[in-house]
Amino acid sequence: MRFRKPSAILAVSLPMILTPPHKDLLAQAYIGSGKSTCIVLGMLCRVDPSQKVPQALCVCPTRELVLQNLEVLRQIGKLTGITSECVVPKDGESASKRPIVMSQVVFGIPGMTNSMICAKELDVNYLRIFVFDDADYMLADDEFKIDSLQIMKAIRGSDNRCQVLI
Ligand SMILES: Nc1ncnc2c1ncn2[C@@H]1O[C@H](COP(=O)(O)OP(=O)(O)OP(=O)(O)O)[C@@H](O)[C@H]1O
Repeated sequence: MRFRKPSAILAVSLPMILTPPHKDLLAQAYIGSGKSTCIVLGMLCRVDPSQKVPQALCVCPTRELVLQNLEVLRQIGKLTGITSECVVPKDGESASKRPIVMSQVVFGIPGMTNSMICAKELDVNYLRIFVFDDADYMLADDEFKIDSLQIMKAIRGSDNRCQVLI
């Protein structure tokens, strides 16, 4: 991918994301400044490859952004063996018909992600890192906001400590 040096957002945020005790982080940067790269590297680094359960979840406002982030993760992480998938609605499919998510990194839109958590098809109990991509956009939309807050509640109610990036 010809990355020679980290972008400003990556140089500042990645050490904060990866350094114990893995505090929550709120970061803001311009379009094209390397936010997706930072999110993806943060998630890949926090996953334990030996644990075959969802450990990193990223919620994005649009299907396009979900697919774009998934593609970046697959490019950067292709030699890691870390598994990934997206949860976006497909034609004629309901959340309750989907198989249980087993991938280690998961990307989704708020509605489908929340439905899958409620249907116990996406287990949040082993999540180490949760990312709200474009959170300002999601929290400005009533429907996205309700789903996003329910996802957050489920994660906060789980057994383990999960780092949150906004
Ligand atoms: N350190 C880097 N060196 C070179 N290219 C980089 C670096 N970081 C990111 N890029 C490239 O810059 C482009 C934008 O990066 P990225 O998608 O991570 O930014 P973004 O802030 O998430 O953008 P957007 O807001 O449009 O989603 C991509 O093509 C990416 O491969």
